[in-house]
Amino acid sequence: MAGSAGSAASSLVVEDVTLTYPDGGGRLTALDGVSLEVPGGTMTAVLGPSGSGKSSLLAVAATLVTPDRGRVVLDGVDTGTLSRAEQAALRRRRLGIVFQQPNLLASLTALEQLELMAHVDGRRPSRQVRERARELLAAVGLAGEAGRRPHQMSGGQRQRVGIARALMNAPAVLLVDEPTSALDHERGGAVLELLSRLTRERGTATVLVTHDRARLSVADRVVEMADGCLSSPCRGQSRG
Ligand SMILES: Nc1ncnc2c1ncn2[C@@H]1O[C@H](COP(=O)(O)OP(=O)(O)OP(=O)(O)O)[C@@H](O)[C@H]1O
Repeated sequence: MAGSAGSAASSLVVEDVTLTYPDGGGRLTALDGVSLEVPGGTMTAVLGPSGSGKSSLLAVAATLVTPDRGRVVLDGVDTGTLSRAEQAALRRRRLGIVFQQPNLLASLTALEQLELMAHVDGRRPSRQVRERARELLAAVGLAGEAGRRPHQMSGGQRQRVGIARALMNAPAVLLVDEPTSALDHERGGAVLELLSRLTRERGTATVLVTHDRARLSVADRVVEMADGCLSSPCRGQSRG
């Protein structure tokens, strides 16, 4: 059954995932038997040096990359049983992604950036869509900035628009990749506090990838990635 192995309480289950990339004549093992469970309403921080496999883990959890082995259960659905089109639909409806840079569209206001998510999901803009967009902008402290375009906002404000946008379709799982890398310490801290609050309020299973040990107190759990393994011994495979 999809989602056995403890997923009843966990919106995201990554189970014994191995991912390799072509590397010259051989294969490089980027993820080596990685398992992770994230219950709704909690945040797990994934810490690790450059090249340890953090982005690969996010890509697999987001169903953007298919692992060689293991499975990913998103909101109770075993994603390995879905077609690529079904995976894309699941991503649109149940997954939010916050990138290092929010990549906002230059010509759209903050409100329109959020409304666009409803277009992408094939739904017509409606009063409910606009109300939800306004409610989310208020939740991230940007009620007064709804009409601003990206160049009229600070880096921290743009990142908060990116967070609100990721929540637009009420995702069960929120994947966050180094959201503070372009922000100063104070603004970065505020963004992480905001993510922590929204995780609890919205019940998302949040995975936060970060290099920054200093601000891990926002997370409910911290796991460390090293050489493609997560806080537990590698199964002993060579990475080269
Ligand atoms: N598309 C790819 N093709 C081949 N090798 C890759 C590819 N993507 C990543 N790798 C390799 O896989 C390993 C894990 O990379 P990954 O990007 O997941 O690490 P990371 O911890 O996210 O690093 P960073 O913090 O620098 O973003 C690295 O050795 C990297 O060189």
